[in-house]
Amino acid sequence: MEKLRNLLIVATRNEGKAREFRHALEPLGLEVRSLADYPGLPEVEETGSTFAENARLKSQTIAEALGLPVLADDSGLCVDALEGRPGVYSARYSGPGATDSSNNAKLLGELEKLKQGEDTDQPLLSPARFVCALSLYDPADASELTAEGFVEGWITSEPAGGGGFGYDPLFYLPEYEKTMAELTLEEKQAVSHRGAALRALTDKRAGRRG
Ligand SMILES: O=c1[nH]c(=O)c2ncn([C@@H]3O[C@H](COP(=O)(O)OP(=O)(O)OP(=O)(O)O)[C@@H](O)[C@H]3O)c2[nH]1
Ligand SMILES: [Mg+2]
Repeated sequence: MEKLRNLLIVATRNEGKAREFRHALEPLGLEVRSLADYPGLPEVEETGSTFAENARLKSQTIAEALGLPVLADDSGLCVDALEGRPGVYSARYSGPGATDSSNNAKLLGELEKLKQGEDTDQPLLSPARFVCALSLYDPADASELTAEGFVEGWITSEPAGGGGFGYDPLFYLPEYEKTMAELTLEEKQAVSHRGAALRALTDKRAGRRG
């Protein structure tokens, strides 16, 4: 029983997210498992129009399949010059079979199209924000705990850094003078949308327990 109490299942197939959840939650005594540890579970279609809806679709579907509480993360990048795109489509921005590198290439291509004709070497192309919605669903009483976090930055035409995942090499943080991919896991957790959402969720959970 003790083992089950300390287990947290995160409904993600994204190894970059799983690594960040492990880094944040293992020091709190939680053993984090991802969908890589549960092969054969249903593929969840992300049909929601908001991050929060998609997070709930993932947490509830997997929690009901396993009969255990499950945490899910739906997140993405919203770029001002692209009117908030790719948003909830961040993982599949460059179409079927999208990879981090094809998504990054598409993002830079779209932003460079907008800049055509402008005579500037300015690498910072547009303000942008990362958003993360978390949903912790408990099938025992059909309850959901939610939290959101975000971080503001700029899309740069000069990718840098080998850490993180996704769009991190293109996401420039002026206060650090670095991209998100140049931060350590520790630093990313302190500044990121996922770190902020996790802190908000942990606070809410502590409040609910009284
Ligand atoms: O540079 C990044 N640093 C981040 O910290 C980050 N967080 C989210 N993203 C992007 O947004 C998509 C999420 O889509 P998403 O929430 O559907 O996740 P996913 O499909 O990758 O895995 P899953 O959790 O659904 O299984 C991801 O694939 C990435 O492209 C990030 N990019
Ligand atoms: Mg997804």
